[in-house]
Amino acid sequence: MTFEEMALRGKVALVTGGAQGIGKAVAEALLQKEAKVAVVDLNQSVGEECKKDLDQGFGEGSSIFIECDVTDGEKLKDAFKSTVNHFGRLDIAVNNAGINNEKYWEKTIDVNLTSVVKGTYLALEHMSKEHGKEGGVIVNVSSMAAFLHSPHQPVYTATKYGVIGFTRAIADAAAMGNYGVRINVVCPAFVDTTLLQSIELEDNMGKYHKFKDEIKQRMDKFGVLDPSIIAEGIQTLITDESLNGAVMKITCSKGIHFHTYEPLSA
Ligand SMILES: NC(=O)C1=CN([C@@H]2O[C@H](COP(=O)(O)OP(=O)(O)OC[C@H]3O[C@@H](n4cnc5c(N)ncnc54)[C@H](O)[C@@H]3O)[C@@H](O)[C@H]2O)C=CC1
Ligand SMILES: CC/C=C\C[C@H](O)/C=C/C=C\C=C\C=C\C(=O)[C@@H](O)C/C=C\CCC(=O)O
Repeated sequence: MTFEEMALRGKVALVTGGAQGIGKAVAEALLQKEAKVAVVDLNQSVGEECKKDLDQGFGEGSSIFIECDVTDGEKLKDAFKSTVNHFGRLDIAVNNAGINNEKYWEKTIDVNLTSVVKGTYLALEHMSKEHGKEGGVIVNVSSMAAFLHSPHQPVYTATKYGVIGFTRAIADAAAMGNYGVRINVVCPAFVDTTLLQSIELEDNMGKYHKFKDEIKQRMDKFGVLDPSIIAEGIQTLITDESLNGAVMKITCSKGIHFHTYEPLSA
């Protein structure tokens, strides 16, 4: 049995946006290592299909699907409670749910940033030693848009910058406060999921829709990743106990690697 299999066997994870794309790949990777997974997602039909797939692949008792809009604070709180009530504990939270919408950009901030903060704080309530719990790991999902900003996605870019800043800061707070919880962030480049198709839609891109060919040129230039490599990176962020406040980048050119920051000058 590998270290990762030992580290994950019997652990309970909650994955937001877990019904498809990167989130579903994360759920499958964790289930492969005999963890238990709560898939939290807005999309009921896709979520129920996902649950059928996971049942077929990993057995009916290994996962649950919870229909939940992460921007609804009470629903998200209930999703965490239902997970703990069902599986008896929570060890891992992956705040993955995200959208790309520059037309209704307030929604993008709500899903991509505000809900990541909410999900982090809710996870801490169920995992942190400050709440009498046993510890755990949180992974928040940012993007390479935070390193190569997209003129066609200004608000999306802002949310992904914000996820990195929040995660690095709360990770330091967790260490200083001896929460027993490690908190890391992953920044994928382009990944072959439904999200990428949003560039074709004026309803998503708004006034930036005219730039869609430029985005496609970037995808051609930088390549498009398979969701499975993002799941591999997130699994590392979960199991490597030396990682807290880590900023993982995943690109076609360099694969899984980490961003390093200049040490704070006096
Ligand atoms: N696809 C890409 O190129 C990249 C994606 N990302 C990030 O990865 C994360 C996952 O995105 P993908 O898997 O690519 O997209 P996706 O669109 O395939 O999956 C996102 C999932 O999140 C769910 N979701 C959306 N809004 C929600 C809400 N309010 N409440 C609950 N669930 C909600 C959707 O129903 C969907 O199942 C996002 O945070 C995205 O910004 C980061 C870098 C690259
Ligand atoms: C419509 C698509 C919406 C979201 C997809 C995703 O979140 C957005 C990604 C935006 C930019 C991706 C940039 C990818 C860059 C690379 O792959 C690198 O190899 C090269 C570029 C810069 C490296 C800079 C650095 O590493 O600091």
